[in-house]
Amino acid sequence: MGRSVKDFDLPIVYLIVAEDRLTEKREILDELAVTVPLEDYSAATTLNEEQLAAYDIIMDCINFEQSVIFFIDGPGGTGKTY
Ligand SMILES: Nc1ncnc2c1ncn2[C@@H]1O[C@H](COP(=O)(O)OP(=O)(O)OP(=O)(O)O)[C@@H](O)[C@H]1O
Repeated sequence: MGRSVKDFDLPIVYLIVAEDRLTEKREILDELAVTVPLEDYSAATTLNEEQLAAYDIIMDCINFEQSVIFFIDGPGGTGKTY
């Protein structure tokens, strides 16, 4: 009892957060801070039929702010990660 976090030799973390985002979880803030490579924005145009079907469903949920968990299953090398 009575010890401060400053008593430990921890790195100082500075995080500038917009006021309307103060209540968001750190994991969400970390994801929002990721810089998306330009080519990733056009990657949707290269998806095959099955990937596009999954992509459209996922993007609809994102755009309509629905909380959904997706489980994508398939044999190795069939393009799940792509
Ligand atoms: N639509 C696509 N256009 C071009 N290349 C693709 C496409 N989909 C997948 N690929 C390529 O096919 C290969 C396998 O894809 P990916 O790694 O996404 O498969 P995976 O199902 O995630 O594999 P694993 O289950 O083994 O991790 C990768 O080299 C990927 O770049």
